[in-house]
Order: sequence, then structure tokens, then C-alpha cells
Amino acid sequence: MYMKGILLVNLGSPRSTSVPDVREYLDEFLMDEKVIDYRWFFRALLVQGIILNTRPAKSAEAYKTVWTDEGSPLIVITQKIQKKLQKLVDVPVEIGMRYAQPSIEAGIQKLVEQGVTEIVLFPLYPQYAMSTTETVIEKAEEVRKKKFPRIKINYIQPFYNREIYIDCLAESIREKLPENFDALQFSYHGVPERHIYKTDPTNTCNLNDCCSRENNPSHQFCYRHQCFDVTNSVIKKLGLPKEKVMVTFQSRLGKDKWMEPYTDETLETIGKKGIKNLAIVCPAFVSDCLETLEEISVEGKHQFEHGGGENFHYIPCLNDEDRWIDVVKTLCEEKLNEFYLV
Ligand SMILES: C=CC1=C(C)c2cc3[nH]c(cc4nc(cc5[nH]c(cc1n2)c(C)c5CCC(=O)O)C(CCC(=O)O)=C4C)c(C)c3C=C
Ligand SMILES: [Fe+2]
Ligand SMILES: [Fe+2]
Repeated sequence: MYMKGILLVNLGSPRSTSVPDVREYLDEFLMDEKVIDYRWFFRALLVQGIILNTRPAKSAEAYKTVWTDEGSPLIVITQKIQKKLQKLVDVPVEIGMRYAQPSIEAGIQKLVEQGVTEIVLFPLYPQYAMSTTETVIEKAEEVRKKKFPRIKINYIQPFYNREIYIDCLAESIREKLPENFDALQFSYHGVPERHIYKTDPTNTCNLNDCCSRENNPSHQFCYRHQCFDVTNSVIKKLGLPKEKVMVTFQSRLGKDKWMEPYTDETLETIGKKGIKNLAIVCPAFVSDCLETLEEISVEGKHQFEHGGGENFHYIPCLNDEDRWIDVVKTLCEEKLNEFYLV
């Protein structure tokens, strides 16, 4: 007897805003070799010897500013997506986080307890990255092989170029754009440049003009290309001129070279260049989280105003908007149906 289910996977947050809980979360997150891709000894030296001495206290303060009575925004929003999706589909829907709780293992366990044998696992990231999609799939496969060897898992691939997603994002942005703005900034989570080279099976991406060219075989694993592709498709739908649009990369960590231009440096300087009214959106995230609610809405706003900007307008993520839940449903159903084909 076969039974299907859906597991929605997001990044995860600390259990609470206490410094020990934030340290535990950062330890698991940053010791993932798909995130900090140094050899174990050097990774441990950097993460456990340096970063975990100071960052947990700083991050805990940041988390306090976004935490709600129900918990971390990222987890609360993922739960809301789960509940809304559950009303639309007739198979069980659970959630799992790549780091901390509820874990991917706990999510699969819940599905198995409901009799599920075939799971559609949805990594909630529009663009592919080694530090997101790839680590989720690797972790889920590790858990499946060790704990649930008889379960089948079918993975939803990055959906950055799916028309239903682009339509949904464009409409969501259109509704939230202020009447007057000098520029619309697309701020994506950054990754170290090395990650892009490392995951390019074709060795052709030059992290430059290549990412904006059409039909390069490297694009399937090029996070930078996929960010530009989302931006170009959305602005085409919105009918916005390219001159009014910027793409930047946020949230860098450590001393490696991350993709440029950096969001914070851009925000500090554009006011003086005449951009007084700014709208900003963060399409690497489907749900609002620390990186959007604190780093962009609060810190980003200060940086913009400090640099001479006047009106800063943050455009929230898709979160649990009904049109986005419909996209999630369609993408899940496509994969659920694939089980019949194998
Ligand atoms: C959306 C895609 C993401 C990519 C790509 C990504 C890469 C990446 N992140 C770090 C380091 C940190 N990220 C942190 C928070 C965080 N990152 C993402 C998403 C991506 N990360 C989200 C959704 C969040 C928010 C989590 C939440 O609880 O709200 C943090 C923790 C917070 C902090 O201390 O600043 C770190 C650290 C690296 C190193 C990396 C790629 C190599
Ligand atoms: Fe590229
Ligand atoms: Fe991150």
C-alpha cells in the first residue's frame, strides 16, 4: 500500500533567542561543509575557535528584535504555509528545518506515522545554492538511508524560472510597490564566489557576463545567474526599465570574497547619487526572516538614510499569500504525480 505526503523544508532558526540556543544553532549551521566549505580542521578552527566566541551574542540581540510571541518568523511563516497548503491537498503536509528543530528527520517521522511511504520534499528556495538546496537534499538522503530506507523521496527542483512563480512574485511586488520610487533594489542572500565555481559542472561560469547570457549550461547550478534571471523576468512583467533596477547581495560572513555588489555598501552610497526614494525586495527568501526583517528592514533602512536616502520601502516576502500557496500546491502536485510514472 503506497501513500503520499509532502515535506516543506526551510532553513531553520534557533530554538529561542538565548545566547546558548543561538550558539547551538550557529554551530550546526556553520559546521555544515556545504555552508563553510573548508576542510574539517580549518572549519572547526574558524567556526568553533573564532565565530562562536562573539557572533552568538550579537545574533541573539538581532533575533530578539524580530522574534514574535509564536516564535521565529521563519518558522511561524513556514507553519502558516503548511496549514494553508494542507487545506488544499488531500495528502499529509509536514515541515522540516535543515538546521535545529523541527528537523527533517522529525518531519519525515511525522509523515511515516501517518502511513506515508512516498514523500515530495520541497526545499523552499527559488534559486539553487550549495548552501541551501544541495545541503537539504544531502541531509534528507542521509536521514532516509539511515532511518527510513523503504521511503521514497522525490525532490522539487529550484523554481526560479517557472512562469507560475514569476507571475506570482511580480504580482506580489506590483501590489506593494509605492507610487513613487527612484529605484527598485533586488537584494539576494549572497554566497562566497568560490561556491559558484565549485558547483559549476561545466567550468564555464566566469561570474561575469556569462551569468546574464542566455542558455549557458552552467546556469542550472549558478546561483548568480538564477538571481539575475528572476530579476529580469520580474521587471519584464512589471514593465520597469532596467535603469530603475539594482541587484545586490546581502548577509556576507567572514573574509572570503562574496558575490558583489554588496547590499550594505550600496545602501550607504545610493542616496548621495540621487536615489532618495527606494523600494527593496529580497527574492532569495520566500518567507520573511532575520535576514529581511532585521538586516534589511531595520539595518538597511539606517544605512540608506545615513547615506542621504529619504524614503525606504521594504517589500515583504511571499510568506503565506494565497497566490503563493497556489504555486506551492502546483509544484507539489506535479511531483506527486511523478510517482505514478516511475
Ligand atoms: C536564501 C538563501 C540562503 C543562502 C544562499 C544562504 C547562505 C549562507 N548563509 C550563511 C550564514 C548565515 N545565514 C544566516 C541566516 C539565514 N540565512 C538564510 C538563507 C540563506 N543563507 C536565512 C533564511 C536565514 C535566516 C534564518 C532565521 O532564523 O531567520 C545566519 C544566522 C544569522 C546570523 O548570525 O546572521 C548566518 C550565520 C552563509 C555562511 C552562507 C553561504 C555560504
Ligand atoms: Fe554564472
Ligand atoms: Fe544565510
